[in-house]
Amino acid sequence: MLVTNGSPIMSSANSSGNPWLNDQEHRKLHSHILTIEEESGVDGLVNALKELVIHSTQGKSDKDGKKTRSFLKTALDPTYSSQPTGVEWVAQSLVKNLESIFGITPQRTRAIKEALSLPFSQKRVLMRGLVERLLGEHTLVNDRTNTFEAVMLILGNLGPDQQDLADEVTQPLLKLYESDFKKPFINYVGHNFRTADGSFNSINFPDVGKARSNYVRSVVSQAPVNANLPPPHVVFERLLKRPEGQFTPHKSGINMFLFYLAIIITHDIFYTDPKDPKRNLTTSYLDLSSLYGYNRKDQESIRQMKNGLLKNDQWFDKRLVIQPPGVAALLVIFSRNHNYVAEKLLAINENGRFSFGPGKPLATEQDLDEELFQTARLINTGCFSNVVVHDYIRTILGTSQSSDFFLDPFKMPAYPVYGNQVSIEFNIIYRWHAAIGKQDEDWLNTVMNTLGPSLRYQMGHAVPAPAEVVVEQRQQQPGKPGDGDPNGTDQGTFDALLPLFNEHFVHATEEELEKGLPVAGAHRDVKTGVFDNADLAKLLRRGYDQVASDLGNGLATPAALAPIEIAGIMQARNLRCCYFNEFRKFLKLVPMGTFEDFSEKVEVQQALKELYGTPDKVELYAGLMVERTKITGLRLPYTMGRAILSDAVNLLRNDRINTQEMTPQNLTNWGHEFIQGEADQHGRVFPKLIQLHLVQPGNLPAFTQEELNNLFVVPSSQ
Ligand code: HEM
Ligand SMILES: [Ca+2]
Repeated sequence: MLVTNGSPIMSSANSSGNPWLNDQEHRKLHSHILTIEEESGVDGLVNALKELVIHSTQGKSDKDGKKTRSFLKTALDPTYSSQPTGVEWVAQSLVKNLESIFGITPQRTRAIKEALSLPFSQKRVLMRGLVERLLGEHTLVNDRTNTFEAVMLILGNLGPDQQDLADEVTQPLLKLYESDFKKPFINYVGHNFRTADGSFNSINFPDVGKARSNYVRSVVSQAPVNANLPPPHVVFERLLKRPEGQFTPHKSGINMFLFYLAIIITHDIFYTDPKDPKRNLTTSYLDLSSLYGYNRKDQESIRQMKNGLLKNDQWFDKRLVIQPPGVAALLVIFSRNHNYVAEKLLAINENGRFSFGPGKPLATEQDLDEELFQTARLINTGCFSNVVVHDYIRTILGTSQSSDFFLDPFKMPAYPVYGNQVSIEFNIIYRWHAAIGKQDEDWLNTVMNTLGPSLRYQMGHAVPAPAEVVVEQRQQQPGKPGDGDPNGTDQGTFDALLPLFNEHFVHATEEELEKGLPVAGAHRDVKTGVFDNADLAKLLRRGYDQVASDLGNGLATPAALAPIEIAGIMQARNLRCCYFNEFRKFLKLVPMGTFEDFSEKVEVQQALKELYGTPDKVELYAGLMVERTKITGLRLPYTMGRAILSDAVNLLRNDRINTQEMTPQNLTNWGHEFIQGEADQHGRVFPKLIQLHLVQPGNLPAFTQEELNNLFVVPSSQ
């Protein structure tokens, strides 16, 4: 409906984002035109036009710019074009000032002269065309005003001596039409779902971000080699190790629950191949890959292969079994969410799209399973990304989970041409072992002491020097593109550990183990394989109630992690990572000039001096861990805190599936609405997931509403 109250441009749908004005606003703006004319005459209008040009070209929109734009929008309205006010002034001003507005070229000067010699009615139409084009960059064009056609008519009737004017008006149009379609093309029909191994996220560069790819290098080291690097165990002892009996609680009261989520995120994007430290066995996208696995074979091992369902409370990655058990409990929420979503999709069966048989959209029951599985997976990863944006990043920044402000990586339209692949630097930046809370440190000590050498072997696997790395040539059997390694991910070392782990920490029966991976402190129903909800809630509460450690300044990493940290230091050296100051310069941060700049702990400053001699020789790994911390939010060491945000934003925005495929058509209306989160929770979906999937005895919620509002801060600090 384009005509309301005799005003053809207007629409009353302004509140829904339609940039055109409603009738009342329109009248207000018309009087605004008159005011501008009255107050500042032609000069005011010309200035307004100049502003418009500046705003259209620079994309700024301050208050004045908005006023100008609205005012010019009004100028486009033919309702007023019969009046000698407003439009007429604008027309004359625009044409007269083409020169100063658009800059001068000889052709343009001729064009302006030609324009000025046109009859006024034609000048006005041309003006409208120009204004529409300028506005069109930011607002929608109302094609029913027929401006375009009118301009074409005028141009068509111009004589050969007015060719400059015609060119001046039409050439930019060609550019406009051409740029309607962004190149390279990134969205091909039929690539709506994630592949099992993460490939084809970028169709043009299908291997980017695929499981089993090498890490990317962000910074090439150009500095002279430090030929006197200290032995890695000395680096750990002198700079990283938390002294026995010492614990500094996190100054913002951040709890371990936040770090359980961080561990799920790091396992999602980092899985260094124990046989080759250059290689990452997981996908570089935030796609819940520790839940779904890293290739088709992994994925099928945890699927029921019926109705899109996962095996109850199951996930793929066994690395999570030896983490604090709250981590697995958290991942189980997403496992449950997958099945909840798959069941919901089938029950709603929007437009019959999940029906199979003759004449139905799907041919067989297997097709139904696949379609439901992939759609549910898409929705589940959408929920995960909601949690990362609304709960996780907000905590990192220190903005409340219960506020409407959040750094939305999707606010600006993303155009992910290249996909994303994580870097070795990002891997190191994300080793937040210093944050481990007291209770989890105790747990870690017990696990290390009990599992002893076998675990130590697994954790601190010897990292071979680059020359020794044998690049494994797995046989690539023909499979579907995107299915990945046909042999599945080898987690044999964990299989070997599991019996001992179970015996000491879980005490699950054979029947329970047959149903799925063990979680210390939780038991599965032997018939259904479903964990006891109260057990899971208890494990999450252990994270919620447990304050994390301060993470900066060095000397904060639990001693039990020594073999893991030493392996990390060696990995960074062998992969030729840049020096710490080089990394800071890459991020446009001032390099550290003195050792006092690094850490506030005097003994760390002294140790740095003794181990490295000069700040420029400090290696990336050590430098990141010993730095002073930011003063709000997660209080990460400065460089880490800066880098983590670039990495997180890149991770989310360079994911085609996250940015282009999260549509109602792909997810169904219900699924699309689900991942938007709850309006009364400021768009968060996490509280709802906890409420839905962790119902406690007596139908009570696992966390109260108040707790849900601030999940990542220990209650005593709130
Ligand atoms: C009690 C808690 C934790 C335990 C027991 C633990 C254990 C481990 C182990 C065993 C490894 C070495 C894996 C291997 O060599 O294959 C590792 C690596 C790593 N950890 Fe932790 N971790 C804990 C907490 C965290 C936290 C809070 C973070 C950060 C959010 C984190 C980030 C990493 C990263 C990025 C790696 C390197 C992963 C790779 O390259 O494969 N960890 N951790
Ligand atoms: Ca992943």
